[in-house]
Amino acid sequence: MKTSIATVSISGTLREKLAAIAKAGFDGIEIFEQDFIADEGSAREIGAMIRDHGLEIPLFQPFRDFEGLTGDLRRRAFDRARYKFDTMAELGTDRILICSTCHPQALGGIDRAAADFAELGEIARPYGIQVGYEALAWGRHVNDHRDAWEIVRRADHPNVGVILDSFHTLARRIDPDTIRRIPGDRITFVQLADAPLIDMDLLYWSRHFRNMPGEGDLAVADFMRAVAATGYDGWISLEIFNDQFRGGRPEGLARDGHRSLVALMDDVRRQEPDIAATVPALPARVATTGVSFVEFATRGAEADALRDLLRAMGFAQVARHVAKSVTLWQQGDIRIILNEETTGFADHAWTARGTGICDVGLSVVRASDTVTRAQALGAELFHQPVGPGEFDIPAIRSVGASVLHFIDEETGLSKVWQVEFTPIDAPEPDAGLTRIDHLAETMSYDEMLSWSLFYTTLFDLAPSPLADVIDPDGLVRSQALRSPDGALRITLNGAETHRTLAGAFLAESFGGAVQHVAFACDDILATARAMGDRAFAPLPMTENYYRDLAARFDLSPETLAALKAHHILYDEDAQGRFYQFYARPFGGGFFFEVVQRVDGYDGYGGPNAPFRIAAQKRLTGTKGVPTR
Ligand SMILES: O=C(O)c1ccc(O)c(O)c1
Ligand SMILES: [Mg+2]
Repeated sequence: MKTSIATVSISGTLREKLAAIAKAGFDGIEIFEQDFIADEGSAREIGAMIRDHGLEIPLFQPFRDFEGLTGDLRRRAFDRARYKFDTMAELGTDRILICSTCHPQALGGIDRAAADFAELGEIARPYGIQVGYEALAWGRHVNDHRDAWEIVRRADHPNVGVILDSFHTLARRIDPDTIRRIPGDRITFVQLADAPLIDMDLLYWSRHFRNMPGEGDLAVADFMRAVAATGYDGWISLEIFNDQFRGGRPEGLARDGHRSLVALMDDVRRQEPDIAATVPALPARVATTGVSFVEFATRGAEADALRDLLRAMGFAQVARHVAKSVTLWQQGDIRIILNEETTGFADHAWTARGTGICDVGLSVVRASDTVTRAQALGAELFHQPVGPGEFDIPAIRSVGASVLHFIDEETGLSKVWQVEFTPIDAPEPDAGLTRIDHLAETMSYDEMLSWSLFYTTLFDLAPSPLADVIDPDGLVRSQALRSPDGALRITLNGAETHRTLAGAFLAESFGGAVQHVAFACDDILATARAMGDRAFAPLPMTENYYRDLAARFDLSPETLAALKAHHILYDEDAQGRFYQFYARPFGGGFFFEVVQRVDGYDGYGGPNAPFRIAAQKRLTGTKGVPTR
């Protein structure tokens, strides 16, 4: 398998794109005509520059409005083709994509098109060029890969094949299994793109909303399985037209693109074990059994405030690190580490962003497999010097400048708490918090697809559809990622402006981070009471909220009164019921939440989010960030 990416897929000048594409690990690029025309170099110089980056040019594209013309128009189309073939020889590429015609004067007819391609194949032959025919979803006469293949079949020329593009097939809801009828050696090239399911004009959808495989809703894996089943073992290339990506960072986009291809081909290999394509074997998507710990970088008065809050929520400081200024707080299965070191990663994190979560530990079956898969997906390993007797726990750099550690039982990493920590306070009766229900991360909306791809390619996490959260000052998009058993849940919140609560946090946290942690409990009233006894101050909700609850749901007056007394929010759906309350935000806008799920409720209290946000803003000022 060789991987490539169309130059249109990422931002920047041609030179910037090349550097980013090469660094991400691609083998080649599809060169888009516009990029080539816009560059000041000659075709020969550009070709040399691309090869200097260690990249091949498997495709030149697009050549438009070729087939079905007559008279002068037809003659000119062939002249244009000869000119392109000459240019391609200088660039050093031997494959061209011809997309199905949209020309108003083009005539239909499969045999007419086949005759045009047979003639073009003869012209291409002495150049050693392969011509590939792609059905655009909006082509005038040909808009289905089955028709494109029939034309190629009838053209019956060794220099003419068919090009398959997942967007054109899947956007028209054509069954990808129809590809299995095409002989693999007649497929010239394969382009991949995903897209969110939106009901809109096909051309507009394609030119503005494509995204990386796995970032959208199309069945790209089924498409690629069908392609691989034909015996095709040629190039696999990303062709992504996306407005957001045009303004993104070339390096991040190229890395995400490569990551999406590696994960996709791994899925294909697992589902179609007999394919000809050579796909590197990697460990499967990692099954997580939950959050082992969250680590705060903190210092001084902020650390004192955080300790007070943790105590009020029923946590006890159970152990101290043998060598570092690091303490372990625990309640139920929840571990919170406060790192007050003045050197190393936590120190950097604190200096840059103040008190916040700089590191998350996930419980996995085998930490080494997790790291192997992460590296294959282009993640960077994270290392810090370890002291004598300390564990070297495998870790990678995660999204938002944070770190992910992997803890397993199998290689004994979960013993770290006994080995590296000395017990201190005997735990007191707690407040009934049992485990971390979810981590909520905030990032810029532009980064949201990238974060989601990071998690869903590495871990066995399924994304929910995007939901809108209405902040009084703008929109926040929210997506939940959930492991099959719900043991790990991460919600991603993409902020579009800095005036939303999430956006203000983003401005403070430089690039996004965990903004809140939700703890689970089994009896929220008992937990609220136990915290009340410890002088915990919940986020106050309004009288209006509880009047509305009474109207919306069939709750007894006693239940309503209890919810109101403890500022507990409520939601229910067809599956079950949901209770939640919040602590007041601190530091740069970070907060804790407490939830109770009853009878299979699987959401996050989405309908309550606007009221929670309004309450937080009332408390802390319009910016949503309390002053330090
Ligand atoms: O949007 C287009 O015109 C266009 C051009 C070339 C392609 O390969 C394609 O998939 C779309
Ligand atoms: Mg295409």
